[in-house]
Amino acid sequence: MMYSAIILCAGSGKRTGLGYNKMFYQLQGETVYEKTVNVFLHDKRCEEIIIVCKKEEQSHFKKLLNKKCMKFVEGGKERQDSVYEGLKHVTSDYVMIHDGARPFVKKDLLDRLVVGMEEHKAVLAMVPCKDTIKRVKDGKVVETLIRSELMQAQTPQAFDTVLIRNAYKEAIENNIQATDDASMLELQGKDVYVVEGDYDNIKITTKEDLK
Ligand SMILES: Nc1ccn([C@@H]2O[C@H](COP(=O)(O)OP(=O)(O)OP(=O)(O)O)[C@@H](O)[C@H]2O)c(=O)n1
Ligand SMILES: C[C@](O)(CO)[C@H](O)COP(=O)(O)O
Repeated sequence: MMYSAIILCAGSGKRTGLGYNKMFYQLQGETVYEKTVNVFLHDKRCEEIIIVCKKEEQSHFKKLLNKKCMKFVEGGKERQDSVYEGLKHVTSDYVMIHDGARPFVKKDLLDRLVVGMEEHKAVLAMVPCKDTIKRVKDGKVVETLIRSELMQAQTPQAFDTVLIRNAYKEAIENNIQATDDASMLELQGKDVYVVEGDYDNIKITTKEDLK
C-alpha cells in the first residue's frame, strides 16, 4: 500500500521558549524536521511528502528543497488549518498525518499503521496512560478517570484520504475545533482504530522535552 505523508511544521514552538520554530532545533547533528522527514523518506511505501510550513520559512528547509517527492504547502493559524491545507494536496489514496515535532517516530510504527490501514480506514498510534488522570476545576478534583480505559494519542494518524479530507472540510466549515485528526472522524460517528504506539515517540512541546 502506497501513501502520502503530511508533515506539520507550521507552528511557532512558543512553549519550548526557544524564540524560534522548534523544527530548526539541532538534535543529534540534525534539525528536528530532518530527523522526522528522514523516517518517511526511507519508507518505500511513502510516495509523496507534503511539508506544511510558514511561507516565510520555506527556504529554511534547505535539505529538502530539491527532493523529488516533496511538496511545500503554506500552513494555517491552528494545527487543524495546517492539516486541511495539506490534505488539499494529497494525491495518494491513503495519508499519514504526522507532527514534525515528533522526530523519534520509527519505521516499525509506520509498519503497524500500514497493516492497520489495510483493514480499516482510520488508525492511529496510541500508548496506555501511565499516570492517574483526574478532572480538575478551580483547583479541586472533580473526578478520577478509569486509567485502564485511557490512552494517549500520538501521530502518525493514518486514513483513507477521501474520508479524512471530507471530515476536515465539514469541521472547518462548521467552526469545529479538535486537537487531533482522528477526532474529526469521531465527531462524525465514524470508527477509528488503534495500533500500538511508542513511548519514545514524544512530541517536543516544552523546554523539558528538548533535554
Ligand atoms: N498552525 C500550526 C500549528 C502547529 N503546527 C504543527 O503541529 C505540530 C504540533 O503542534 P505544537 O506542538 O502545538 O507546535 P507549535 O505550534 O509549534 O508549538 P506551540 O503551541 O508551543 O507554539 C507541530 O509539528 C507544529 O509545527 C502546524 O503545522 N500549524
Ligand atoms: C495531534 C497530537 O500530537 C496528538 O497527541 C496533539 O493533540 C497535538 O497537540 P498540539 O497542542 O497541537 O501540539
